[in-house]
Amino acid sequence: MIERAFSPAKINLFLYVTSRRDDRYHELYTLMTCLDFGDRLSFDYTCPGVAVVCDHPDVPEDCTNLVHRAATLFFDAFSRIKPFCKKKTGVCVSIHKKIPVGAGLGGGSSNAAVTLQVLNRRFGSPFSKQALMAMGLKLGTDVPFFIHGGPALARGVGEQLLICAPLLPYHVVVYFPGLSVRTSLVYENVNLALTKKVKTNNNAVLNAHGKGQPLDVKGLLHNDLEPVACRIYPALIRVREDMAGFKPDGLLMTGSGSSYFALFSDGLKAQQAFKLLSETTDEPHGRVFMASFLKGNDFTE
Ligand SMILES: C[C@](O)(CO)[C@H](O)COP(=O)(O)OP(=O)(O)OC[C@H]1O[C@@H](n2ccc(N)nc2=O)[C@H](O)[C@@H]1O
Ligand SMILES: Nc1ncnc2c1ncn2[C@@H]1O[C@H](COP(=O)(O)OP(=O)(O)OP(=O)(O)O)[C@@H](O)[C@H]1O
Repeated sequence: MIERAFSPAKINLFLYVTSRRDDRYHELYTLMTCLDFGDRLSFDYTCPGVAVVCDHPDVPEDCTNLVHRAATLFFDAFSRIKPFCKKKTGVCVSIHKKIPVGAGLGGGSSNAAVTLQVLNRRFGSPFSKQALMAMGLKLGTDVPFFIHGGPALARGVGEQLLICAPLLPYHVVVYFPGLSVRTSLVYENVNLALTKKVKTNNNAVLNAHGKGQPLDVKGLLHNDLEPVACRIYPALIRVREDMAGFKPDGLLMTGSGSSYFALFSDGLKAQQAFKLLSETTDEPHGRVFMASFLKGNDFTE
């Protein structure tokens, strides 16, 4: 039997770096949402052991793949709490990659989170959502978010999650300039003296939540990692300039880059931007796509 699941991309609508910890990880205050654009995973339980296949050349298929690591972590934990269970613990996961790799869109983390959730359900839900999120954190700091579901506010390194008011919808145009960014390099180069304060955005989020109103993120877009990534990868400056030409309602780099997203309240303007960007991208690996904000975290198909 083959089970299929959708594995969405995420964007960071704002991201403030608030401090550097002793282990050199950074504490954040970030608002994230999933998009209705993503990868497709299929789970084949007839395989012995864990195996992964992926149709993207830059994604490893060995035990370093985040899906492989997620499945192994799950089965190890499962066999510890159910040592006498007779159910066969093997799976082959096929990944149909649509989310660009190293793009700030959380592709690998999303795949890992969906794998943990699908396996948990398949094996009788032995782990709570909290336990799965803790397991996910061992794989990457964005994994708990994908298990929690969005939109959500994340603090700490990304593990303290709070549900946020629903977001005012926008048409989202995402542009991946064909450049993979090394997340650790971007974080290492953050100058904490230059990162912005979080108060204004926090008030806006709490206000919307308190009034039960949808949150308009247009005026809140901010990413402390954007100037850092632009210094290391100057080609990103041109990406912002090109997208700004479409006069979107908002424009930002997501995560540690390299993708940018533009928000449009006008669907026609979004379509035009999408069409022109698709026609003019001369970078062979560049990608443009249109999406909407997604709610919730049940991605089983
Ligand atoms: C940029 C974001 O996507 C924003 O949501 C995340 O903070 C990063 O998520 P990610 O790519 O899954 O990154 P991880 O695999 O967790 O970490 C990669 C590397 O980035 C750095 N890192 C990551 C997260 C964090 N809060 N502080 C860090 O300093 C660490 O050097 C870490 O070794
Ligand atoms: N299942 C997977 N999907 C994508 N990349 C994976 C996967 N497993 C391992 N990787 C590796 O992880 C690295 C980062 O890929 P990913 O696409 O998740 O980055 P990202 O979108 O920049 O992440 P983030 O937004 O969380 O910073 C790549 O080098 C890739 O080879």
